[in-house]
Amino acid sequence: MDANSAGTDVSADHVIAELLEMGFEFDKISEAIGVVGPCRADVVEFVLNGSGSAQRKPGGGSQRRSSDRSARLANPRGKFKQSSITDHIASTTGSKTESCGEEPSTSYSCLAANMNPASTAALCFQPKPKHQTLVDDPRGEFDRTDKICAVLQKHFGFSCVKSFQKEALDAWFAHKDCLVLAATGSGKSLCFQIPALLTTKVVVVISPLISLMHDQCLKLAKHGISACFLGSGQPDNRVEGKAMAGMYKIIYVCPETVLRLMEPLKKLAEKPGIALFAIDEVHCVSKWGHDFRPDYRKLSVLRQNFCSSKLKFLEHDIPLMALTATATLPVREDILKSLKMSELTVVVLTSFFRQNLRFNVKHSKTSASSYGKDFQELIGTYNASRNFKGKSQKILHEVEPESESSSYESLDDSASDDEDAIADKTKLAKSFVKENAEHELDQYPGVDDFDVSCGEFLESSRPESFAFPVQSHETSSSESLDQGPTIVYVPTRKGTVELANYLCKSGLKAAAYNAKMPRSHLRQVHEQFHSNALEVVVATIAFGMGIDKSNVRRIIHYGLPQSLEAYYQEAGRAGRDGKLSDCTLYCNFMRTPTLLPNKRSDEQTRAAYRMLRDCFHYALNTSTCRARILVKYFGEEFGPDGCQMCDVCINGPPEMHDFKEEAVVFMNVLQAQAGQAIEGMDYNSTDCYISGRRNFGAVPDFRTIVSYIREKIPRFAVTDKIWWQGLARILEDMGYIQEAAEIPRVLIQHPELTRAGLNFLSSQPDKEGLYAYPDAATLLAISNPKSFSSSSEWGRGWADPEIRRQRLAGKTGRRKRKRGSRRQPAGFTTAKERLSAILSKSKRRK
Ligand SMILES: Nc1ncnc2c1ncn2[C@@H]1O[C@H](COP(=O)(O)OP(=O)(O)OP(=O)(O)O)[C@@H](O)[C@H]1O
Ligand SMILES: [Mg+2]
Repeated sequence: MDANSAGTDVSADHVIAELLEMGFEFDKISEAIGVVGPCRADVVEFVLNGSGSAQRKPGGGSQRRSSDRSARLANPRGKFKQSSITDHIASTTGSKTESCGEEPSTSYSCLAANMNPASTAALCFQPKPKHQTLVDDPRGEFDRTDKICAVLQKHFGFSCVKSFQKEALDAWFAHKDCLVLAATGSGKSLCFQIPALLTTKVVVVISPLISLMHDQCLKLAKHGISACFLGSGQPDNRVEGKAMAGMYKIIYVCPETVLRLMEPLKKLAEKPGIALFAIDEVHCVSKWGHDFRPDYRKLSVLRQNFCSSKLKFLEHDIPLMALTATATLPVREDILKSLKMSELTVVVLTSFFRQNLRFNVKHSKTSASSYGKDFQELIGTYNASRNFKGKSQKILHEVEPESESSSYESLDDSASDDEDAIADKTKLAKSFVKENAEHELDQYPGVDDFDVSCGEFLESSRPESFAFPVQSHETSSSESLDQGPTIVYVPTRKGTVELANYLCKSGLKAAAYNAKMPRSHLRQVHEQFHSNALEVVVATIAFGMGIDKSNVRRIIHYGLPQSLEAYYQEAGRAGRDGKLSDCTLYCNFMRTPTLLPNKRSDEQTRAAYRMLRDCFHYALNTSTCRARILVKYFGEEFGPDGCQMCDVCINGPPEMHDFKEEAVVFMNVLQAQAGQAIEGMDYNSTDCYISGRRNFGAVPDFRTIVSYIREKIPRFAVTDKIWWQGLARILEDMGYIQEAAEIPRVLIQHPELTRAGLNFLSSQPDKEGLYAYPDAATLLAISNPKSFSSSSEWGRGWADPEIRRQRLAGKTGRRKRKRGSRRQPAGFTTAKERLSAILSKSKRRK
């Protein structure tokens, strides 16, 4: 027993902090100290029985006042009750067996504020009034529920584990491998942290990012759990040796380091023992996932090496626990297979649905020219709270965006640097922009890319002396923001700087974050984001996985992410406190997304296009609840009512449209091209608008087909290509057409009819219509028709002498076109004129 538990006086602060950690209420502790003085045993006695052995000591009251702050810091929740303090004293002092003696006077209860409503039901345990201890062998005679409950309460202040956490722990108790699939922010970390507290063995956690490991180690330290992380980001070279000697309860490592440390880990497995290998963010294993990390696949060595057949001193295989919030069915299969997880692996699956997230999609050009329109509301939200009077925040980077289209250059420029400094910075900025133009995207993260505190950040040629904004505003950094912070994800590094500059100039406390920025800056952004000093972080995907900040109110994607997995993972950083939060995606419906990761095989290209395509379809969707699409993507069925919060649920679907006429024409052209016969039908007798067969090349090309239709059928000349793409999506969804190319892209490139399509064509005269909801791009094309815009169409009219004459006459005019003025095909002053020329040409041909 330590001096404290023996009843020796210590400072009131210490006693308060300790008892708060045990779960006592702050008011009761304070009251007790006021009566019996700062002696833990007496305070405990007083709180439990309303009396104490010690007499009231003078000065207790003042000590109580001075200790308020530290006590709250030690346990900000400070409200928990527990049934039997003796259990906790036992565990705190390391005593093997202690009897709690009496029935508890209070019971554990679920703490609603700490529960994520999206997760599955919580299990609340009533602790049993019996002999209880935290012994080294958790599979021993004592009730495991009580042990879990006790460590949970003691270290984390929670009184219940969620049901999925219990399932994962049960699998571990049974020495089984386990795959945990649970929503972002649901509490997966506890599944592998609790085992470390139930044994003297060590838990080894494999994690993809140093920043993530670092965050978790810091948190664990706050909860009184010793942890470290290993790898190139670890500045202290003694830590590895200490970790391999079993001096930390939890060791975080990146996969690369695990592979290097195989032999020391085997020694660790012998003494003091490894309780569990946890593989966090395990979707990184899969090539089909959105964050593929090749080294994750090599982690199969864990299952192969740490089993009782290989290591004779092991009684059981060391269990693997793999965890992720974003794994589709194929990814799950890939995980089990690639990691060679046991056939008896327990799969713990919870709902992916986050009921406090409100999903929205908006059409935008997503360029600097649309910042004003798109961020007006956000700027208003933050500025309203502090009567913003047009004062801009200090810009974090005086990096002028290269883009000519930047619409905010005219805004107040608060730079006060002297000319030389500005020239230097401009030079740097240019090289920065150039550099980033080459590596525009932040690629799938590497372990060292996002280190925010310990080095190994990607080489950066730029100095770390950029000014950092935020402190100049009236609001102090410690003031909590009612609105809660916002993360804006943009696809390019350049975009992070541009948009953050714009927001700063508009008065917001914003910062850019991308993998090429100086380490010190990134560290500051992390710190200020976590301390609520920043309102908005504008980031690439580098602002990463596992960010556990409870009050993020808005996640804005300004541009399409690369997959729905990535989107859901990133959107999942909002509302971890369970409060309503917005997840808004701005997407340019008129532009086909093309951004793909750099280095990739054909197989990966195919997968990347598929993911991008799913994402684009999500954005274009106008008729299905967004939450439904998202959870369905992860294989989960959703109730019939939808979330009742997303833009689709709120606005309802658009009117259905009859696409039959155009669909029949489109499919007829495909059929004519492919020479596909409809059973029992003479092709020439069908009511076909297109006569004769045109040779489009070996595989029909979508663009050529559409141009051909528009050329042949005058009334379709005004139907925009975007509209036809919408029709193709509908026909593809209905299974009437499919992509013929080996690597399907986001938009259909080489459509071909399917059997169902052929059947539809043969039976279409009897069909009343082909009704479907137009998607968002189709609706835009309808409301804003554009005729003949492609270069091929321009070339197509060239054979016509009249058109040729007009175009040649207009050639000089075209050359004289002012920069920035709208491009018009030469020879026609208006689109209408152009269209009528084309239509008359088409008539003459007939
Ligand atoms: N049983 C519990 N009761 C109350 N709160 C809990 C419980 N378990 C975990 N939490 C809280 O939930 C929050 C999210 O936990 P955690 O970071 O482990 O989520 P996660 O599932 O790993 O999310 P991500 O997928 O984003 O990594 C934490 O703040 C944690 O304290
Ligand atoms: Mg996590």
